[in-house]
Amino acid sequence: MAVNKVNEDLLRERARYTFNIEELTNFIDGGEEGTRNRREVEDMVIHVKELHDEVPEDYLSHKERYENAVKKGCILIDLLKEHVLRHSSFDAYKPSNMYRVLSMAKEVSPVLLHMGMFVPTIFGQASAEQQEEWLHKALMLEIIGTYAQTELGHGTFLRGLETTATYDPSTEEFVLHSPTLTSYKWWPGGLGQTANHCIVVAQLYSREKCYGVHAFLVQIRDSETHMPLPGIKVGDIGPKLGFQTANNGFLGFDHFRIPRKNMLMRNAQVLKDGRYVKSKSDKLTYGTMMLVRVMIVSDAAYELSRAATIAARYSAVRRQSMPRPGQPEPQILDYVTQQHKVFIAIATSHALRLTGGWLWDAYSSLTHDLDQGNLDQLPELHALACCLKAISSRDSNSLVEQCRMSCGGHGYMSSSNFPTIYGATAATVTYEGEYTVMLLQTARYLMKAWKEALGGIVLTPTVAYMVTYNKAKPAWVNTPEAIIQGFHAVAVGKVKEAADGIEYHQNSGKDYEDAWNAASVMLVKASECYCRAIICETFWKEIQKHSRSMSRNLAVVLQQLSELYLSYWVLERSGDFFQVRTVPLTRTKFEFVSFASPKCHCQMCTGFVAHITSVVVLAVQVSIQNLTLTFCTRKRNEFDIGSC
Ligand SMILES: CC/C=C\C/C=C\C/C=C\C/C=C\CCCCC(=O)SCCNC(=O)CCNC(=O)[C@H](O)C(C)(C)COP(=O)(O)OP(=O)(O)OC[C@H]1O[C@@H](n2cnc3c(N)ncnc32)[C@H](O)[C@@H]1OP(=O)(O)O
Ligand SMILES: Cc1cc2nc3c(=O)[nH]c(=O)nc-3n(C[C@H](O)[C@H](O)[C@H](O)COP(=O)(O)OP(=O)(O)OC[C@H]3O[C@@H](n4cnc5c(N)ncnc54)[C@H](O)[C@@H]3O)c2cc1C
Repeated sequence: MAVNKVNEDLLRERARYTFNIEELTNFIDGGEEGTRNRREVEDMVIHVKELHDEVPEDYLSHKERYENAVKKGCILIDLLKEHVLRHSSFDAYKPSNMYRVLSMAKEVSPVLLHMGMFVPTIFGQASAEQQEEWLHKALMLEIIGTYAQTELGHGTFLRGLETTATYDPSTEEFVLHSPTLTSYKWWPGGLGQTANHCIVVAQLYSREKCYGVHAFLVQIRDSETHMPLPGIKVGDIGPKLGFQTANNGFLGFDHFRIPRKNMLMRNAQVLKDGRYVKSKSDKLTYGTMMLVRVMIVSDAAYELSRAATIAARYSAVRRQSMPRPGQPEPQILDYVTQQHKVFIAIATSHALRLTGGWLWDAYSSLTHDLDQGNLDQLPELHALACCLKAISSRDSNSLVEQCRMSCGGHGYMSSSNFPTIYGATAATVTYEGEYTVMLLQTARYLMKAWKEALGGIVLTPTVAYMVTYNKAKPAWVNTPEAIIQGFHAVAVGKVKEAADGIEYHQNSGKDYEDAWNAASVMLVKASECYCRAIICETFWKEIQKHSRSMSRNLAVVLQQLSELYLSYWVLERSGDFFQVRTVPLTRTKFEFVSFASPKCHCQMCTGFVAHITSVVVLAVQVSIQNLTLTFCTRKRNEFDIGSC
């Protein structure tokens, strides 16, 4: 049988790298132990022949595809359990581990929601007694759950959910009911045929009063027969853009009774006589969503890294066209346009991975604070989780598509794996908080921060620069730090512009809600810019921090990737940077002038075009009034500057 020979172009490219691959691998895995863990699990998985498909999944029926996914899910979970039991250090709930193992089956697993939301909800919202009863069963998959919150009529607006849970003190039970068609749970993964339990988010009623949405653990199928229990209507919602084996389903209750003890009572409680005991914050019910949003940042990075690897390899082996007659067709990797498509995907996968790790650490610190009853960091972390989940998933999904397109027709084949990766990342832009809604949540936080900044109040770390923005003494030298300062200035400018927009509409007679809506496009933009500044700054600082303990050759390459990322986004947002205007050097004050405002007298740039070569060079010469600012990173390669 012909032995698979590695492509010579690929071998030559691999022989050219200037840094230690194992060192980079350890860096990506979070250290040598992370690489050892990952390889051990991969080695376990790669040799399981049942995980390799004889027939492409696309040629299977929906039923065969689902059964295939269940089989693979069971194999992977058994391997995960075996590894977790053997290596207590392998934390299944670190952003990388759980999802990595399940995604080795290529198609999304019907037990993804069990691992990704059902178990974490028990961790985060069940009382100690309830954890005692359910956690081990869930971890060992003796019960299989999902997270049933979204309804046919409401996904974003949680306070509008219609499913009710009414307490009956005479029997010490909650009666779950779906009063309307729109109240049917719709979307929960695994609900179609897989889960026999679920977390149900419902409006809690006791003594005729509604206390808002709370979480309940509900058995919906018989543990022996797996048939729906009486009073339960459940099934599959049908075909989707992707995620075909996630087994998303619907669920309706007809006056279905559960014991009082099935209300998750870590935060709020209902006593036997029906008295309601309030939680420290009713937003703690939303805790699982914050965890998953934090995880999505790292997993969006992971999916993008897969796509970038496929595109980079293909670009090395694909030869096409003949720019010079009689010469061999060049590798498409040598086309600058190809580099422009693929290199930003590589850089972004590193940027999002490092930002995801930073966010995970912030989340871990918050959960420790919450256990101590300290909720101070909750608002900022909610704002961070919202915008980073939105931007990371959107960037990942659009760059996955860009990687696909960079591979021409072969990128359109299912065998390229791009369709599966695209389907997974496209879902993350919507689920766990829809893109726009998440950015508007962050904007809510930014508007508060802006008001405090104007009052000179010291702000939380990620918005502290808003207070000092007009006292900044930017060292306008050619460094990435200057670009990061520029992103801060752009973010402050957009926040100010949105706040001014709300004020303008209120002054013109609108109430706050209408003024907010009228300014909402600017509010989304302000959140995007705030989030981009965080990713740029975190990526750069993480690289600087880790560079000190890595070999110089690797540090140089990672530094170049972070410079590429910074420069790419300055180019992408050059209009916003042009709006950043300075006043004479004496005050070095940033003042953001909106093009929309009549007073804008920012002079247009006198010369600016740079195209990205293998390692980016950016020269943005913006001459404003009597000061010329030059943003320029280190020159790495020839570049041409035109004038616009
Ligand atoms: C490619 C990767 C592949 C796989 C992914 C990998 C890993 C993930 C692993 C497992 C999961 C796998 C698949 C996931 C499947 C998806 C599952 C779901 O989609 S579950 C359903 C998700 N649904 C949502 O996210 C709903 C979104 N809506 C909301 O969160 C809320 O309705 C809202 C938009 C925040 C508004 O809520 P509300 O109206 O109550 O609040 P207000 O806007 O009025 O604000 C009030 C006040 O509360 C604060 N707040 C709101 N939410 C939170 C929170 N979560 N935490 C803390 N604080 C919160 C808000 O800031 C306001 O504060 P204030 O301004 O008043 O101080
Ligand atoms: C693949 C997949 C898996 C899922 N898995 C689960 C699951 O396991 N469990 C679960 O409970 N849910 C799940 N969901 C549901 C998901 O959480 C919701 O789809 C998501 O929260 C968006 O809600 P929606 O679908 O009602 O959209 P809507 O909220 O109706 O959004 C529709 C449009 O309205 C806009 N909009 C809504 N509100 C506002 C506002 N206040 N301001 C401005 N614009 C607004 C949105 O920006 C969007 O453009 C899943 C969804 C998908 C796609």
